Amino acid sequence: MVETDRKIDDSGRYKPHGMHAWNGTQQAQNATASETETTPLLSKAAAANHAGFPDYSAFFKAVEVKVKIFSKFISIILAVSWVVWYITTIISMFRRQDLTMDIAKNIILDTPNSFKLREYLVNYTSVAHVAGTESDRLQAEWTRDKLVEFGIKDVKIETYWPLLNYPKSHRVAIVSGPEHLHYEAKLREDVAPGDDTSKRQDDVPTFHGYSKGGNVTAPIIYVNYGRIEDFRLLASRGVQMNGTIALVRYGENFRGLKVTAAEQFGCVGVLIYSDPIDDGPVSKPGVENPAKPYPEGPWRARSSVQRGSVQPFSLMAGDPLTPGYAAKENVTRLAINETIGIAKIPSMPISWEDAVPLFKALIGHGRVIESWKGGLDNAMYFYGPSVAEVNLVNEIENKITPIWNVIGRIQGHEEGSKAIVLGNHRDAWVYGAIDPSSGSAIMLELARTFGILLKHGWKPRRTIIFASWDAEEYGMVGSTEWVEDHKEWLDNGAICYLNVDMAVSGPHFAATGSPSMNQLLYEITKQVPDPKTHMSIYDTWLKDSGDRVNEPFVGTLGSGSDYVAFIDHVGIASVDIRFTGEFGVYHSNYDSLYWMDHFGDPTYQYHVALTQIWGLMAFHLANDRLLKMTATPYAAFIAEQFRSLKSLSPLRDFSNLESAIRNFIDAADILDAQVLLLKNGSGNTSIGDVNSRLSFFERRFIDPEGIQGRDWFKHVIIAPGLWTGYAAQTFPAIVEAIENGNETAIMHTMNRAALHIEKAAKFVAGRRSFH
Ligand SMILES: CC(=O)N[C@@H](CC(=O)O)C(=O)N[C@@H](CCC(=O)O)C(=O)O
Repeated sequence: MVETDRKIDDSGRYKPHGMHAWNGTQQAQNATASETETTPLLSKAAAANHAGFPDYSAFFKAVEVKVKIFSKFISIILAVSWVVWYITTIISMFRRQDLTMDIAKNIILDTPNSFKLREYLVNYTSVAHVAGTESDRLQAEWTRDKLVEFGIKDVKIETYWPLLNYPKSHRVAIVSGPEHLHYEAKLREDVAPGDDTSKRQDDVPTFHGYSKGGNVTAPIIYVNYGRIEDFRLLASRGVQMNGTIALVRYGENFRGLKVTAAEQFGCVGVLIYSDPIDDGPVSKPGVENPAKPYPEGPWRARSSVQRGSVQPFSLMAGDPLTPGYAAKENVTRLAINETIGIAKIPSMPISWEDAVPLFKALIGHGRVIESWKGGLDNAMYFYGPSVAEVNLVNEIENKITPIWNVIGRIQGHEEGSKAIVLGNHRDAWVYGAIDPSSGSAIMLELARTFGILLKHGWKPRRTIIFASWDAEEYGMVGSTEWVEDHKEWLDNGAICYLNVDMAVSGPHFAATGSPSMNQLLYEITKQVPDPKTHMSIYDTWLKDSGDRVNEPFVGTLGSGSDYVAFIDHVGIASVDIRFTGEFGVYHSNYDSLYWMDHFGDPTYQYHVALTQIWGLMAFHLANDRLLKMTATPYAAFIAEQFRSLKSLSPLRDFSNLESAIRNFIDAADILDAQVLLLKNGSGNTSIGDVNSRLSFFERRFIDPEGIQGRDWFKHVIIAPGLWTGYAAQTFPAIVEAIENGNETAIMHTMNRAALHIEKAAKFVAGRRSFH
């Protein structure tokens, strides 16, 4: 709690208000003394009168009164000056005050407030706010105004002009074959009793971001999750896929890659449905509660549809028409038919209710593959092709349109050119209570918390940037354009990027990130209590991570949120944190306040906990003289990933790469030992040098050549998997070269990786090497 009735002295200790009481008494005594000095003068006047001299008593009386008034006036002046001095001293003491760590941490732990967090969420979820729409712009302005209100002085809206698409009309219908199979899909989510916003069913019609517009009629085939291996399996069975519409289910990989795979196998359209076994009410082993569909439970209801982007996001990120540079208003752009950033065949997301008639039309055509069965009637899931034809209409409007990133900045005072960037996107597919407004609410509450620290005189050592990104849902557009725009100073100055997206969908803490941030994550989560278990977040997280680990599990960054440009394009150490849970309303109308109030976080205490964790991380990174980043976990990670790489091609000579990795491991050990010496007050390395080595070594993993065929991705250790998208691929360029069986490319990619790991090793060891 902030103690408002007490003040803090220069040493950081509290002092009661009355500490200057003695000075006040002294002033009062002085004032009384000056009054008594008038008495002898009066006595002289009286004596003169008795001796027959002219009566000067009136004169002396007048003098006496004047002197009294004058002395009163002086006393008042003195008293007022003393009060002014007292107040300004106290204020300047606050200003000069270096908040002690403990006080600052208590403020970060005590300030976040569940009512306020819900209040922000009410505002964000009150209206659909798809990127580039009027409501999105208004929410950008509201976010900016809140940051200013909370005391973040430097806040601006940075506008970019990417291509976005919006739905105009849609249709999915069985239009030929036996009459009884004919069906017109609903493509609309039912009103959920109790959930007010769900009444506005047509706010955002179902569609896919960056989908191809079109009108196609064709037989359908069922291709399981639509992974490349699913299509390959059907091809191996001789199924005719050319000219068909693929019916695939959500899950396992990024939806855009399902469309890319379908297109590669000759399909003319794709329907992606949510199977009830994947995020619907068909219970899976391991879930805590019997699965119930929304609004009785948290899982996907029969008419619920998952919108989302189908940009092939393992090939690029950001605006499809300005790859590699910022989409400013008047820049030169690619033509739509020149970009790899939008889908090449039309697609549409559908509910499982709308998928059932399509499966019925498949019954008896082709076979059923046991592992391809989902949670619908078991007699279904024939792969086809169907005799009946389906008409798929995806009429969209493509337009180059403004989007709005809100950027708030707290200037650092000692290393102001170094920055900690905190980001969360603001745009949502519909109301977006979880995705992303839980994160947006948390960002506001963190800004309020930091505002309070600033009012208490906090002067962070390094600069802190709050970023409310736009158009993440289309393809991390706002963050990518901003990184491309500010690449040079980010490259020189960004210490790290801390991302929050779907911040709260349940009680389980999860983190993905650069291994150099692991220790900080552990240290911080040990200080934050879990609202349910009352253990530390660290302890519950460790428990959730399984029996066979000594430390909680931190995943590897793949793709799907705004860290991508930071880590994959520039090599800025990044982290994504969240609380997850039973969640089946992703990208639907039902990702609403009602869902959050009833299932996600009814007490909003997990929102509080994430604000605390994010806040403490940012505070330490911005404030500590010696950064709490470590190189050895990164070395261990690379060594582990190298072992799996070798197992892909056991007979190959990896010695070049192996030697670079060994050097990196040795250098990391040296650096962490130097850090230890510094902490113990010994050693001859400077803190600045150590900080720079700890926070910038990941830049050395950036290969300007990039990965062949998707050269916007430049990190030699990680990238989004080419065919998974969400999940990371380690040593991506080498693995892809091995998969393609291209010997020259294998040698080349291994040499490039070795070169950059070697550079990183030298840098970590303190022997400078630049790009
Ligand atoms: C994996 C996942 O669910 N990602 C979320 C955001 C998150 O919190 O990670 C998501 O919805 N990401 C978008 C990104 C779209 C894009 O970049 O093209 C998605 O649709 O997956």
